Amino acid sequence: MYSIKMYGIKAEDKPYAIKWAKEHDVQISMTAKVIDENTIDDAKGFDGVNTLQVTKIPTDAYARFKAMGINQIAQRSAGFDMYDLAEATRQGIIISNVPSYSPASIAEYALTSALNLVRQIPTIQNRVQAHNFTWEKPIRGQVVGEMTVAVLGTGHIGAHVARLFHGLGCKVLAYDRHPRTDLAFLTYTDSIEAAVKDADIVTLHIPLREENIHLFDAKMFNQFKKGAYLVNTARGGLVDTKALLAALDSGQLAGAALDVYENEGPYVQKNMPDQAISDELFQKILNHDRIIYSPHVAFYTDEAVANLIYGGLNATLDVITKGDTPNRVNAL
Ligand SMILES: NC(=O)c1ccc[n+]([C@@H]2O[C@H](COP(=O)([O-])OP(=O)(O)OC[C@H]3O[C@@H](n4cnc5c(N)ncnc54)[C@H](O)[C@@H]3O)[C@@H](O)[C@H]2O)c1
Repeated sequence: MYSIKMYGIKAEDKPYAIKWAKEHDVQISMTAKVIDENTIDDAKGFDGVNTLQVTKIPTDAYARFKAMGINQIAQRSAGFDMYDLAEATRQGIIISNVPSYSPASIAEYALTSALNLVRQIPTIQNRVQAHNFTWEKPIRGQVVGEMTVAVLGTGHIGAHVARLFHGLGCKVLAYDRHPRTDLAFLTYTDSIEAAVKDADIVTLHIPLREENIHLFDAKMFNQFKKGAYLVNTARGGLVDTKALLAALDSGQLAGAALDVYENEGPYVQKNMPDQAISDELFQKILNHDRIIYSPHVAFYTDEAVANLIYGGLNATLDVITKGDTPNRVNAL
């Protein structure tokens, strides 16, 4: 029977891992610890390893795993920037990720965010909590299905978002460097500017790269249709937060739903009720009555948690039994 060491396991992961292990007749050992200098040797005697971690894999981990007869590390997330891929290749270690674990989770969250913005749900909730049941402005909404939506990036997530808005009846504009041909209802524009100028809702689904940091800056927000809504479930760094706040305050934008923030690192997944927020920009986001903020949870569903576990385990077993995995991210 093959055996797999699973690092970075939370309590919520365990039932899925146990189910997979039974179905595949594989022995698993789970630990909350991630791969570091002190835990590498815990994998001795196992046939493969996987982990979910944001901390760097120690440089000597590749050689040390290889010496134990382990020739892969499967990362149970899409991002794999914590690996030294060149060193892994040199040592003959296959690194894999789980590239698309639940596009529907993020897509449905983006749609939910847009509906919440347009129908003023946070304001309505706040009033109801204060026993204010009036209908005064600004709680009158608009019909989203009659709006034009710009979907920027039509990969796994963006394509699903486009289908959802199309289902509501929206006109869907799109921009992508590599337009797809399977969604006939999409109207591709030649530039991001051309898409945002006619859109009531702009939703971001492109990855963050060096060249598009702060792509959405003051100049870009001025190209938006006046009174548009922005939904960002992609990466915080795509948006110049200062410029966004200014665009909201001037009325150029009507509202924004942000699941990601450019300096979210110190806050996401932390419970800090008694601590002041030292980041002034972040405090402004939290205080703003036309921003809905959430701490990078768009992906976070039962299905995504399960698929990350299954994806990591499948990749590990593929390398053990077949010598490679379709999710390999480094050269052999
Ligand atoms: N909030 C969350 O919980 C969460 C979870 C997963 C992913 N994400 C984000 O969603 C993004 C999209 O994920 P995906 O799985 O759809 O990725 P994907 O690779 O399937 O799609 C990305 C698309 O963007 C296009 N693209 C890349 N750069 C572009 C540019 N500068 N201009 C125009 N188009 C460009 C690509 O051609 C591709 O079609 C990820 O990069 C990640 O940042 C967020």
